[in-house]
Amino acid sequence: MSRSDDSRYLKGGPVAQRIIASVREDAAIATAEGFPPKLVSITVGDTAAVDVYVRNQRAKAELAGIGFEERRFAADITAGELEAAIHGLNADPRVTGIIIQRPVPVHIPIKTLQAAVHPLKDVEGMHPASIGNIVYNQLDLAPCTAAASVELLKETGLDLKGLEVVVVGHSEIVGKPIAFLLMSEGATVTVCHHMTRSVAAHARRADALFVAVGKPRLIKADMVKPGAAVIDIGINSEIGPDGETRIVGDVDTDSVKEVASWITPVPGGVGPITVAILLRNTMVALSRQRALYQATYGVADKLAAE
Ligand SMILES: NC(=O)C1=CN([C@@H]2O[C@H](COP(=O)(O)OP(=O)(O)OC[C@H]3O[C@@H](n4cnc5c(N)ncnc54)[C@H](OP(=O)(O)O)[C@@H]3O)[C@@H](O)[C@H]2O)C=CC1
Ligand SMILES: Nc1nc(=O)c2c([nH]1)NC[C@@H]1CN(c3ccc(C(=O)N[C@@H](CCC(=O)O)C(=O)O)cc3)C=[N+]21
Repeated sequence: MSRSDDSRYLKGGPVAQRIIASVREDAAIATAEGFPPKLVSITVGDTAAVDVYVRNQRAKAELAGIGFEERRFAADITAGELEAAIHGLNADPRVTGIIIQRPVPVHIPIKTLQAAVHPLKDVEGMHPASIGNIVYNQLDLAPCTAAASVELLKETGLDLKGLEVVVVGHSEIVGKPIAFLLMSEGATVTVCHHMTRSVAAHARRADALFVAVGKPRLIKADMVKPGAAVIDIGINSEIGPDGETRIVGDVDTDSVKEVASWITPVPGGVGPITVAILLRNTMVALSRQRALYQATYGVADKLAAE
């Protein structure tokens, strides 16, 4: 890719705007019908690692007409107290979505918290039941970052059927769900992690390379097949040469962009779409809650009317 060829940057902004515009329409209709969407964000302890994400969530939720409330808990809260707080939100009909921001302090088992969120309010798609749906090819509510990354790959127009895809990183929240989503789309997926003998050898075979590790410049130009699509999911803070803090991904963008046909910038790539998908998921969750409400009370309403 020549330096001037900006068209090969897979930018997240326009995709995110498209998604948010559609969410805004859905949210306006639902609100008019008496079901206003409302997202509650839970942060525990030090919030520095999620501040950017939460700030963007609030801003975009406001833009989309979705209520947004932040609940911050002290670092020394017990897992039991947090679970009780989550159960309270589960029981509150005004709350239609719950997101637990990561990381949480080490004494709190994140999986227990994730499982405490009612599956119908699990807008992150991280409850075991939600993850299970992905394995069963029910893809309308998937973990946000994974869905965002796949959405960006689709922007290339590449046919995902039979595409050789390599995913570097296999966390439950990013790498694993990406692999499942891509398998559902018909791609041939290889997943690498810290025990993989040669990440480079796998990465070089990929038509599409997804990187979600958390290590700046892990992926260099000699690890990328010429013409490949590179989706950089990493969001890492580092101090730049000017002494200022900046956000960089996991890919050495300057060198890789000379080899790849498409590359996602950081910032401005996967991040903005992640936020948009969270809001889209909030609407999917709300319609599921409405469907249950209808199934439970609709019959009684009809009988009462007769
Ligand atoms: N853009 C967005 O919206 C989001 C971005 N992120 C960013 O994505 C990155 C990854 O996040 P997350 O998945 O939560 O991180 P985790 O730390 O949970 O997972 C990192 C993964 O990378 C693997 N890994 C570590 N070192 C290597 C290596 N040298 N070679 C190959 N694989 C390696 C680990 O393998 P193992 O488990 O075997 O050690 C693990 O599977 C971070 O930079 C994070 O900030 C995260 C969420 C959203
Ligand atoms: N339960 C949970 N789910 C997550 O998905 C999750 C999390 N916890 N904890 C933190 C990480 C990080 N993350 C980001 C998502 C979007 C941007 C984002 O919007 N970035 C923009 C803006 C950057 C900026 O303003 O500087 C961009 O990349 O262009 C950033 C970071 C989600 N994460």
